[in-house]
Amino acid sequence: MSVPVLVVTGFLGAGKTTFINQLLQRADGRRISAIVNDFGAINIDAELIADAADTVVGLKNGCICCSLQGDLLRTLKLVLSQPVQPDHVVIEASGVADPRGITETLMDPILWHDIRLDAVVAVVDADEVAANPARLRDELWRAQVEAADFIALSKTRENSDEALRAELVWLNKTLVFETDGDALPIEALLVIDRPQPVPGQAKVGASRFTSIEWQSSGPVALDRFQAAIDRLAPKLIRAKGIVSFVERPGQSFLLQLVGRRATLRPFPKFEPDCRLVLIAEASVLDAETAHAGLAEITAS
Ligand SMILES: Nc1nc2c(ncn2[C@@H]2O[C@H](COP(=O)(O)OP(=O)(O)OP(=O)(O)O)[C@@H](O)[C@H]2O)c(=O)[nH]1
Repeated sequence: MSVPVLVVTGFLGAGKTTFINQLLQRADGRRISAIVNDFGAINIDAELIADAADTVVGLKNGCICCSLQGDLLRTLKLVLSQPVQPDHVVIEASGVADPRGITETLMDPILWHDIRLDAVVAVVDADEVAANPARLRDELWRAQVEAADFIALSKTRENSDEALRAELVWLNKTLVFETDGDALPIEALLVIDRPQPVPGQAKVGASRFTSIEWQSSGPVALDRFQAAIDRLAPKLIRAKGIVSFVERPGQSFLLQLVGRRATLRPFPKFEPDCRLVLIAEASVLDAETAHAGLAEITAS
């Protein structure tokens, strides 16, 4: 029996990891393995996927829709060769991925008998689209939405945009549910049969984005950290990381920044060292400027 695979796609910071955690919490005894791709060199998402997953494998420093396609195949083989096979595999694409690159990889002959693609879900950030309506015309955003069988609308409590809903209807994406409110239609997500994708379609490249990693050994000063992030934030699409502050010994914090919104929440595990991933359009922020800004956090 082939193992069904669910691909979760969506723009940077849309809420893919949050959605997968909701799915895992409702797994009802199903064994679900998760493969999580972070575009940056530091894989934070794999850590944020709840312990509820049967196995979590992180693939970092590249995108599984293009440069890491071979790694995805090898990881799938590994996941499927466990003594007890999973009932489902969930793949979290990176926010810069064109899901067509992933669905094509899943059709590779070396996996034909082992897996089958069951559904692609696109998580769409209603709040971000309301704040930035140009997103509706973004070619990557559209590639992700168009490749999806289901749309999960996130952050609808903050903002629910009629133009977005109209666009989704126009794109014929009717099975829409809201991660903020609706109960997750887990049965529909995990058992659907879908037509297999057509190989060879042109894909949107991830080279449009740049990912900047920053690490420091030991806690940093809160005011410097905030000042550096405030300065860089207008140029960022996404930032996330685990940080600790000299002012708060023994406590780590999870930074989440998506568009205009940033949150800093206590992280359940203490990690004295800090690590951060920033993602921006390559035309808006270069690595040198970003590193110079981040260096101010630890400058003496
Ligand atoms: N209010 C609200 N916040 C959400 C929702 N979904 C996600 N978030 C928040 O949005 C931020 C990003 O969520 P993630 O789940 O990490 O997004 P992601 O798509 O996995 O991010 P990348 O992998 O970096 O592209 C976090 O601060 C989440 O808590 C939602 O439905 N409502």
